[in-house]
Amino acid sequence: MTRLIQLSAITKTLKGQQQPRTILAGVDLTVHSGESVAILGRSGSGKSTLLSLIGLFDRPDSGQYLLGADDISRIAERKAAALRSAQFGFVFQRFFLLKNLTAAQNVAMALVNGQGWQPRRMRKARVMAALEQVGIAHLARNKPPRLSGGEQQRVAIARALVREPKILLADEPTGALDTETGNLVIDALHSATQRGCGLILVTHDHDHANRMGRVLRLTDGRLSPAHERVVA
Ligand SMILES: Nc1ncnc2c1ncn2[C@@H]1O[C@H](COP(=O)(O)OP(=O)(O)OP(=O)(O)O)[C@@H](O)[C@H]1O
Repeated sequence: MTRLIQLSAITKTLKGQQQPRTILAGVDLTVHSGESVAILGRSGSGKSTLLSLIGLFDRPDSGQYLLGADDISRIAERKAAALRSAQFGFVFQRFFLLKNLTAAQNVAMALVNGQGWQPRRMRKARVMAALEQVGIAHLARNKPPRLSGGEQQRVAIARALVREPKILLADEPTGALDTETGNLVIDALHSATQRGCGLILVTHDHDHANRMGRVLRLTDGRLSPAHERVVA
């Protein structure tokens, strides 16, 4: 298995309203290709802060972050932006779809920015493959108002997958969905790992967490194996 990322002793302190607050106090995390990891933790424990560091929206105060063999702990924003679009896919609780574009056009938007020129036919094939992968190729021509919440989230996942990222970061992607619909979304995320993508899922849903290969809990700024894992 190829090691995709390795975080060692990562710390982050944020400016609080009254005083600075250490959110991450020595996080260690390694994710390999094809692996799925769930991160649980109470509200405010720092899960989104951790994802934003992994996704290079922010940098740690100390510690080491390796992407493949490269130390990107203190990478400049310009290079970070290039890596973000080339190596990472992002899925959030809100779908952020453009409602006047079809599902296929929404997915194609991810290929317009920063992917270099590609013949239209090739772009279309990639878009359809991504929609197929998440089980909604038949809805390609539908606009978001005609799609259910779960279908819209799967369009958002297809948009994240169409660039073939190495790592998929999902922050509460089922937070706005019922359990059954949420399960379809988790299936769609899982399909990425079968193609070698690493998946990090932040969730409050223990059933969804238990479908990941590993379940970790963020407590007091550190990650440790979650104890509530239900072994089938
Ligand atoms: N930009 C910021 N500046 C200062 N404090 C922040 C900032 N962003 C988040 N925080 C605080 O850092 C703490 C961790 O926030 P974070 O969003 O990472 O938690 P979380 O575990 O993702 O929470 P939730 O499950 O509610 O989404 C919270 O106390 C939050 O209020």
